[in-house]
Amino acid sequence: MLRVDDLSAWYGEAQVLRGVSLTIDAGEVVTLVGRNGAGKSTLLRCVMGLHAGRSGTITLDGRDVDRLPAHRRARLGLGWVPDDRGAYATLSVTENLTLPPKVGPDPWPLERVYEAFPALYARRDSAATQLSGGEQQMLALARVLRMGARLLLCDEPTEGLSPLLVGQVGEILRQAKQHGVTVLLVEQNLHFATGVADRHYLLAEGRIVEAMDNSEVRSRERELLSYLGI
Ligand SMILES: Nc1ncnc2c1ncn2[C@@H]1O[C@H](COP(=O)(O)OP(=O)(O)OP(=O)(O)O)[C@@H](O)[C@H]1O
Repeated sequence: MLRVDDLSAWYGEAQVLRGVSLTIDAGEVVTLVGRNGAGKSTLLRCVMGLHAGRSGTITLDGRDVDRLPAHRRARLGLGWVPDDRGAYATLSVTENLTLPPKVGPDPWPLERVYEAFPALYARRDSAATQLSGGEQQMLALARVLRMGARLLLCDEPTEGLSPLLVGQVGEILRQAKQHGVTVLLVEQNLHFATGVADRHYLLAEGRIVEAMDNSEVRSRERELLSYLGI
């Protein structure tokens, strides 16, 4: 579904990605792990079309999307889940879900969103500001699905959340996967990552240094945690 070939990226003179190549099949959940500054967020931004200084190719379902701006990539099914959660603060949950335009190829009906996220249904008339951190994260994901994304790009969706809420975000991602949604997420929490994802890429200094499955991450958890400085 998504293919990244020989991707390099720069901030001014500083090169932050160095020839990254990876593929993700439809319906897979894949994480990017790596130390701070390894280039994970930059990689995600390049895929969405939010980073200008780069070279290499990015294809979605065989179509070269390199030259397309982010809003055109959204039409093809890429969905950016903002890490600031990005909700309209004064609007209700239902308004936050129904106001954004349906741009992607597979917009979820409101009923399916509420079926998948009963916690949001329970808070449907509350203003977004009244939601807990976990509920806001849920709303951010639900909005992108409602807008029609088929491939979610999530930058540390569990950052700053309590263990209980981390569990809820995991449940959401599993729900999304069950509905055939593909996910690429940046994640430092290895325990969480192995609970939701199929595979993992380890990034170091702008390069993919390892591709691992869940059993490998689990068996090397100590080593990886110490490498990540966690
Ligand atoms: N707007 C920017 N301008 C200049 N340099 C940047 C900018 N954003 C990131 N960088 C640098 O690019 C490198 C990669 O950053 P990136 O955010 O992609 O890493 P990361 O792996 O996602 O780490 P983190 O978890 O800290 O966000 C880092 O050295 C960072 O300091």
